[in-house]
Amino acid sequence: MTTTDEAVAGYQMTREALQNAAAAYYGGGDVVMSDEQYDRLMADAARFEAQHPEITDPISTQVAAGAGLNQAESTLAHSRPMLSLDNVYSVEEFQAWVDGLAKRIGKPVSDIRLAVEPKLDGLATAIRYVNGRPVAMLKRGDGITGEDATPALADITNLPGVAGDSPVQFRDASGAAFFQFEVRGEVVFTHEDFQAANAARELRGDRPFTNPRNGAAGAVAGAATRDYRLPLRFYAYDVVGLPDASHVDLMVDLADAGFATAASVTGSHSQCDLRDAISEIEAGSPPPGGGSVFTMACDGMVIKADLPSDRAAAGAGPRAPRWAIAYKYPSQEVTSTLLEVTWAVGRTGVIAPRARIEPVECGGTRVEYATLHNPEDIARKGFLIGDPVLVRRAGEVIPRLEAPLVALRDGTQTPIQIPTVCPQCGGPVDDSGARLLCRSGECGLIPALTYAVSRDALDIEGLSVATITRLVESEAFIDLASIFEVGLRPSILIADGGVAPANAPKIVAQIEKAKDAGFARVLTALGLAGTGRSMSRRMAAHFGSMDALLDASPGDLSAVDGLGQTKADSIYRQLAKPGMRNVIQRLAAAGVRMGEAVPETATGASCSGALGSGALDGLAVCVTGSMVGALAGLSRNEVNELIERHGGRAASSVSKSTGLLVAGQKAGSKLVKAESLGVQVVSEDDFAAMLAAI
Ligand SMILES: NC(=O)c1ccc[n+]([C@@H]2O[C@H](COP(=O)([O-])OP(=O)(O)OC[C@H]3O[C@@H](n4cnc5c(N)ncnc54)[C@H](O)[C@@H]3O)[C@@H](O)[C@H]2O)c1
Ligand SMILES: [Zn+2]
Repeated sequence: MTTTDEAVAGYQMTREALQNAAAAYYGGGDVVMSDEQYDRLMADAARFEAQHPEITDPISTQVAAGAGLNQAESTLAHSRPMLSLDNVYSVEEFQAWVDGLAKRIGKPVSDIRLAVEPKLDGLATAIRYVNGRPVAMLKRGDGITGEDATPALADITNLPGVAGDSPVQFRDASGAAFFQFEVRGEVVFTHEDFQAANAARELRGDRPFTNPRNGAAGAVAGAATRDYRLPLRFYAYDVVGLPDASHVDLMVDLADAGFATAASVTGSHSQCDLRDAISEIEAGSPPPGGGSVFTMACDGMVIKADLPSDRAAAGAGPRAPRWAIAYKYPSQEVTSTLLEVTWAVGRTGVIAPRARIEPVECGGTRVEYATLHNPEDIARKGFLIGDPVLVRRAGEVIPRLEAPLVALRDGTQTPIQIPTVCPQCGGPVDDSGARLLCRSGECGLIPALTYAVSRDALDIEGLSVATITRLVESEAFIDLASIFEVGLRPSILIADGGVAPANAPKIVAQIEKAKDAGFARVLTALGLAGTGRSMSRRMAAHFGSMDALLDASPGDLSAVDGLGQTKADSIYRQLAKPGMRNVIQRLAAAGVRMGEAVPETATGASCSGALGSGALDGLAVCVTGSMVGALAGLSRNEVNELIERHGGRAASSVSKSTGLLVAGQKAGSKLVKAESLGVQVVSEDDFAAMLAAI
């Protein structure tokens, strides 16, 4: 092959790679490369195309370059071309762009009015209004023709003029009304909605979205075939069909008409001091007025000529207008290779994975390690050792492994080994929750005792983690029973500086009181793997005493509501261990009562009368949000106890089998999930009233 042939072949490969990446990017599929890689490849293509004018369909000048139109979708012609934006990445590049703009318009830079707003990272769409009501939605497509995305209108939660609202109308200076127009903007997931959307997807067995941007594209693409709704929002940044006005005025009119606007996110939309805005971006902080309002992904700022006359004078190229520019944040997303996953035991007994990756620059620093959330995440996203991976830093110090780039696998990848024993002490691993825990041996003792004395278990005030740590280190506390053996002797507590002398009597009194905490709480404090507070309560209620529990066969155990045979077997084995028997014997000898489930009094006055009634018989009840009304002051565990005393089952998550969701203040994803599943939802006060009424 000649050099030219090689160059042409290289260009063809670049084009193909860009096309594949763009198809995934705009279609909401799996991300195949980082934005930076994409932009680099695009720059290569643009260079080649500049030297080869015989290329009639240059990819670098295409809107949504490389994506083309998805033939599978029906299309509609745009009312006015829907373009992309040109990018700059530095103050110098931005300055050069402003100078060029001034030259085109024929005005000095200082006379050009500019508007600045955040660049929302979602999916560009145009929403058509007829008679003041949204009737159609289009994606950008090739800029001239757009894909019809109307089914996704039903997912957008913040559009004005929908059924039930009054129609949207605009008036010009003479008072003439406009009911027909097209609003353009970005469809996004806020960070919170994104979590809720992924929860809803997992519930239905659909794969969670990789990130909010990709999710917004995926949610829009899948709206027609999905039989449940996802919470999208629309932020406007342009409107077609209204009389010309300055950009800032149009944004104000849109906001007045009830649209969320890109500008309203910053709360600052005109005449911003660009240098301030840009230096804040450089410093990595949110743009002017941004602050904590930044509830959604934002990948830079957009700077636009404000006056319609200036915009007309600047004109547009085939791909992007010349009167606007995107000032993009330095890339916080890079690709690397997953080399190894190591597991470390934290002070709380959590065994957490950490990923070692091929060193790479990300957001200005060299990155060698990344966090992986938990083993469930590893399985859900399907990471393998040797995988090309997307690494993302979004505000946090240590970047996160975002997703494996499945398409780039070469067959050498191997599974990640999830530890079955504690990497520090070799003890058993508790994998009953989302995170792996070591509760045994040296590394488990401090968390195990901290859990045992917590408010939901023995409720011993004064034994903080720090105090427990000192008492474990001085070997005063060697297991749960020793709390009641040496804890009642102030001299031992004080020895070696474990407890301040002034605090010792109070702690002794608390430990004395805990002897009467009741069988269920003692069982909770034992921390059997696979049991939590509510299972301990159920077991206590079922067997009535520790003696009866210790006599139970695996079959007897499996008769407890919610205990499958596997868990029953595991609990049986744990209870049969000599170490466990020894602790239980010593607890009894120290005067800890485990005779029978002591009925506990309800803390909530309005509900205490209903003790033991079966109002919630068999109903799975989940509680979410904070209790600020009739149940204020009750811990989540106390609310769960209340549920169980009324014959219900306290559930920690919402599923199809949930009977009731009690939604407190700031209820979030569980509420969304319950609503999407048609689970009955009651307020905290209504729930309290429900129980009190029986
Ligand atoms: N990783 C990949 O595989 C891959 C593939 C294709 C594209 N990309 C990325 O996408 C970029 C190109 O995408 P693009 O054409 O959508 O351009 P873009 O996202 O860089 O910028 C243009 C878009 O910004 C949006 N926008 C957000 N806020 C706005 C505001 N306030 N005012 C006006 N517009 C606003 C609009 O939707 C507009 O279309 C590439 O540079 C690359 O970084 C990545
Ligand atoms: Zn351990």
